[in-house]
Amino acid sequence: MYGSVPLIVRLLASSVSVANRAGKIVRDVMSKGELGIVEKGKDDYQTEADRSAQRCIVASLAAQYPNLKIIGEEDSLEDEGEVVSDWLVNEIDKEILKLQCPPNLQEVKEEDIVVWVDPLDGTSEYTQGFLEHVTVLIGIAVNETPVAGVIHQPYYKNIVEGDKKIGRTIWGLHGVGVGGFTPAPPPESIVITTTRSHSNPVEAEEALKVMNASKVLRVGGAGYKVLQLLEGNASIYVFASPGCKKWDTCAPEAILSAAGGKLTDILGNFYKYGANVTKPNKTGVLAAVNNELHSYALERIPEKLQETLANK
Ligand SMILES: Nc1ncnc2c1ncn2[C@@H]1O[C@H](COP(=O)(O)O)[C@@H](O)[C@H]1OP(=O)(O)O
Ligand SMILES: [Mg+2]
Ligand SMILES: [Mg+2]
Ligand SMILES: [Mg+2]
Repeated sequence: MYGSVPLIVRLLASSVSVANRAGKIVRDVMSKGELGIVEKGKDDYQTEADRSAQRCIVASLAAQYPNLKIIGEEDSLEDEGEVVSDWLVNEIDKEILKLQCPPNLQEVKEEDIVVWVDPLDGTSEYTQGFLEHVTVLIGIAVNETPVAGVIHQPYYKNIVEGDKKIGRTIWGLHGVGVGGFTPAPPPESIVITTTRSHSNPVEAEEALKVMNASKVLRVGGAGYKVLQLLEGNASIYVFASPGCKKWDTCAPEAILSAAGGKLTDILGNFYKYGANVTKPNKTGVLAAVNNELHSYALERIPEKLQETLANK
């Protein structure tokens, strides 16, 4: 079915449906109240929601697209076999299927794609009750570049046709644009968004000071921070330290760039998202909704800080 629709569009449409299901899993685990927190490392936690949402996403996509390379944050789960049948999603979002695939992506094959999955971005915030910061991220990279992606917000409250609804799904596709929300222009004065739970070392705080910002918005998750840019609440996303990984930035970068923005490291270089790259984004994150704001930020980052991160 839908075989005539180019693969990249089908995969994005499946990712939207799968992310919605994963978001419900995230809510269900929280309402049951048994988070099953495991400490993976310093300031690095995993909950039952991270584990179950990962299983749902990976199993659902692998069943439909068997030759796809899928890399998930929680890949090292020991009991990978345990997937509840109710988690296997084969629905496909009909609205996304209608998108006109840009010519340069029409011939993309499963072998050219790496899907980067962050089943729950903002785990610290999830465990601390900052639920609106939590997102589910599915990023689609073709030949190392993020070209499509989904950011799902399980706790976003909206009213659709008079009814209260929970959750929304933002998508982006290069050459087509973005959807699932209303983009807004950046704020009049510079507003920075940065981490709230992974403390910036002193030299990284320096990167915030030099931006001359009127406000610093400290929120959790890479997905939620990029949404702050897209919705006009912040101008620049600065994280001048290691800690983020490819699954944190792939979907946000795809959507931001589909909207005309830019996400790079602190040196201004793009990350690569091929199957064999190292997972950590060791040289930080610098992102903005347009090239002008990105250049404004990049020019101000102290060279010494760039050197420190590059040599880590
Ligand atoms: N030191 C770190 N250790 C583990 N994950 C990190 C670290 N720093 C950032 N991250 C990941 O990047 C996301 C964005 O970081 P921050 O909110 O600090 O700006 C975090 O939600 C977390 O993703 P996750 O919650 O999926 O583990
Ligand atoms: Mg994590
Ligand atoms: Mg994450
Ligand atoms: Mg995560």
